[in-house]
Amino acid sequence: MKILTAAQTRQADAATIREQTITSEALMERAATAFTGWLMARQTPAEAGEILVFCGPGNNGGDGLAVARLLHQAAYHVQVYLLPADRYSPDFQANQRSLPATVPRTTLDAAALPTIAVDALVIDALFGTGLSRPLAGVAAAVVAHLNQARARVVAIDIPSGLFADAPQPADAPVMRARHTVGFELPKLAFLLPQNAAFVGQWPVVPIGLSSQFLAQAASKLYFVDAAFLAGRLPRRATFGHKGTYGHALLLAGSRGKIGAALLAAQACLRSGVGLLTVRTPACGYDVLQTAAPEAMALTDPSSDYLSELPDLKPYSAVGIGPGIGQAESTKQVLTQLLREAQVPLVLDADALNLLGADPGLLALLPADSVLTPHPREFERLTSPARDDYHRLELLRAFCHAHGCYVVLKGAYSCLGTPTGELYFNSTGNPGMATGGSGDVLTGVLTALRAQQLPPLDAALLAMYAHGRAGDLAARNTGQAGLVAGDITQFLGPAFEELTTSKTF
Ligand SMILES: NC(=O)C1=CN([C@@H]2O[C@H](COP(=O)(O)OP(=O)(O)OC[C@H]3O[C@@H](n4cnc5c(N)ncnc54)[C@H](O)[C@@H]3O)[C@@H](O)[C@H]2O)[C@H](O)CC1
Ligand SMILES: [K+]
Repeated sequence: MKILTAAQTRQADAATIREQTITSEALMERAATAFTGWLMARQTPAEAGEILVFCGPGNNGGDGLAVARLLHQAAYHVQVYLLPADRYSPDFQANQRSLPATVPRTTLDAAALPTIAVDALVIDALFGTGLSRPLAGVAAAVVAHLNQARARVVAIDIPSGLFADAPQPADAPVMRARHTVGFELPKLAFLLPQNAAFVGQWPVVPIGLSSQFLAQAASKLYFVDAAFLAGRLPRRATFGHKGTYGHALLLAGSRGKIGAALLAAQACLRSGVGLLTVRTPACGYDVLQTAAPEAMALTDPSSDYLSELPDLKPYSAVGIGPGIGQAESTKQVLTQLLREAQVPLVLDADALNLLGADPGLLALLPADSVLTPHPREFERLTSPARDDYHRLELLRAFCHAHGCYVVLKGAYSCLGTPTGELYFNSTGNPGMATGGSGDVLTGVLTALRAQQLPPLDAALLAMYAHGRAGDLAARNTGQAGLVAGDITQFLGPAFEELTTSKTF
């Protein structure tokens, strides 16, 4: 699904009201109903205890007032706190009039802020996507007060003080929500590590925004879920044979890091490739032949690291990087590969570090290569990022300049493309932050590129299936107990889901 800016969200709002011939108040009622439904499914009136709804002067505050009414009608104990303002939005005013007189309401005063019980449930409806500058005055004082109280905060649409699609100054006051219930679509701010402490968990609830508007909205930002990938993974052909599914070459491993080669190889084999050859230094031969008998082993003349590029003719894609180290002769292998390869390339780990250390090498990178750095490796390829938003700008610029695809790894891994799109992955869990997880991704990607999938589809599917397999594996192992090889065990079911979710 698309990710919209705050300005586009306002347009979506207006288009919905126009097309569905409803009032803005009715749309607000839908939003408040969706939020309340989410909350009531998780907290009974007894569990919720005292619910304190903090409302700002705009439509986010209007949502808060409507939520307060709906919760009150459902027998929850609600108190409303209002931010003083010169002007309140029309829908705020309408919902203020609709709030039963029996719901206590207080206008906030920075000099006498209410005491917040530790078990209080706070609903943050101070500011939403209309935020135009950092919080100051009473709003800032209220946010600081609530953050200090460590109350359970559930934010409506977005934590107050957080911009939906741009960074705020480092010292700007922002509500620290435990949950953020977003309307209709995820926001860019939810996907960036620097905002995690404010956003908390972020369910998204539908509010029936115009599907026509969402379909035509010009956005280069996407959140990749299973529905988004429907139809991208080709079904295997009844009369297919191993030649149909490509021959991948993995250049991986060095003494002490043959495990990286093995992990990439096993993942490649579990991602549908027809044939796999693995080039490791000679010290990897026995281990590879024993632990991955389905792969062909092609050992390098050097015992400890890669020193010679094999003939590339038999292969339909090449993956290089896992565990290779940065020996000078390994750098020569990479250089020759970049010069000679006529087939798709996947670059990871030390291949990226070698690339980052020599601008001359980067200039050789063939178009449509797929790179899979984590943020530190990425910054070695480009320059240090000021913040997560700046890193995305660097990502766009890098992909454009080099005509390549980059999977920036992490929670919500982000794929950048030469044409400026950014695709955020929806699968995966913190258990996958473990050695070898990246080697598995390289294996998956190399397998998909070897099967002739275009770079965009290969990268989207690899990112998603890798994360999904990690999620399935964590059901068995838990997050702390997850190791990279567990991800590989579940690649099959992850790909199967993507094939069967395809519609007729
Ligand atoms: N778009 C939707 O899908 C729907 C959104 N709803 C909710 O409406 C808010 C957005 O409401 P809006 O009135 O545009 O803005 P806010 O409530 O966030 O802000 C109000 C108002 O305050 C002024 N302002 C901005 N920044 C500051 C500041 N730092 N200090 C003081 N005042 C500030 C500015 O004039 C704003 O306009 C969205 O998040 C949803 O919660 C609808 O209810 C349903 C559909
Ligand atoms: K809010």
